Amino acid sequence: MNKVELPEGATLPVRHPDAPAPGEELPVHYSQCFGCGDNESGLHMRVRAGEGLTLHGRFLVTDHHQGAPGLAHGGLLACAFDEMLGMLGMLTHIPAVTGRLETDFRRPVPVDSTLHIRAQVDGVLGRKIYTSAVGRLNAEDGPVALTAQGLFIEVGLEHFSKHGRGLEGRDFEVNP
Ligand SMILES: CCCCC/C=C\C/C=C\C/C=C\C/C=C\CCCC(=O)SCCNC(=O)CCNC(=O)[C@H](O)C(C)(C)COP(=O)(O)OP(=O)(O)OC[C@H]1O[C@@H](n2cnc3c(N)ncnc32)[C@H](O)[C@@H]1OP(=O)(O)O
Repeated sequence: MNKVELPEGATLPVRHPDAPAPGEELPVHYSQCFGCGDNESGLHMRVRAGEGLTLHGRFLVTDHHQGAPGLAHGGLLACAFDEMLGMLGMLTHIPAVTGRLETDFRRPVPVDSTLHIRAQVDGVLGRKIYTSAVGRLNAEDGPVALTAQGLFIEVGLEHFSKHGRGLEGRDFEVNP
């Protein structure tokens, strides 16, 4: 369903010893994050660590998330995948940003459904981190609604201070 093509030489990164244990809920990496933070208009995603280099997340699709009447907006669903794939950095402790995100929409996602997303790191080659995810409707083993692949590029922490508002005064020790 979500066959990942990896370049020759890619290897699996190590799970960081301080990564959240399997089953543990991940902290909000930034309180204003649109994906996981308290941001009023955000997705309020809840994410827990899985085995190895996997994460399990979910969010409730509400009236605020519509594109067509009664259906989730595709770009918003892609955002949820970006969030999940980005949060994989909490397992590896490699600071990285999205370089490329490819999303396949396989089923409509109605308002009031809960989207369950399983994300994983597939491999690393140099600064490139290959990731993928699958989103299912209303249960962890529900029908597949979306699949995605993301290429994340490792950056130094100065990326965030140079281009953003820096990391000062932030609830980020594990989170850039
Ligand atoms: C105390 C310890 C703390 C450790 C913490 C660790 C981890 C943190 C954990 C958790 C994080 C938590 C949450 C994050 C969650 C969600 C947020 C969602 C993620 C985002 O929302 S994030 C925002 C959107 N994102 C951007 O805002 C990026 C804008 N962009 C750039 O900032 C530059 O574009 C950059 C930096 C990407 C690259 O720039 P650059 O100059 O550094 O490097 P360069 O261009 O040379 O690329 C190097 C190699 O990547 C290849 N490459 C690059 N881009 C590619 C593409 N699109 N397709 C195919 N290949 C690509 C090149 O081809 C080359 O490959 P090669 O080496 O083989 O030539």
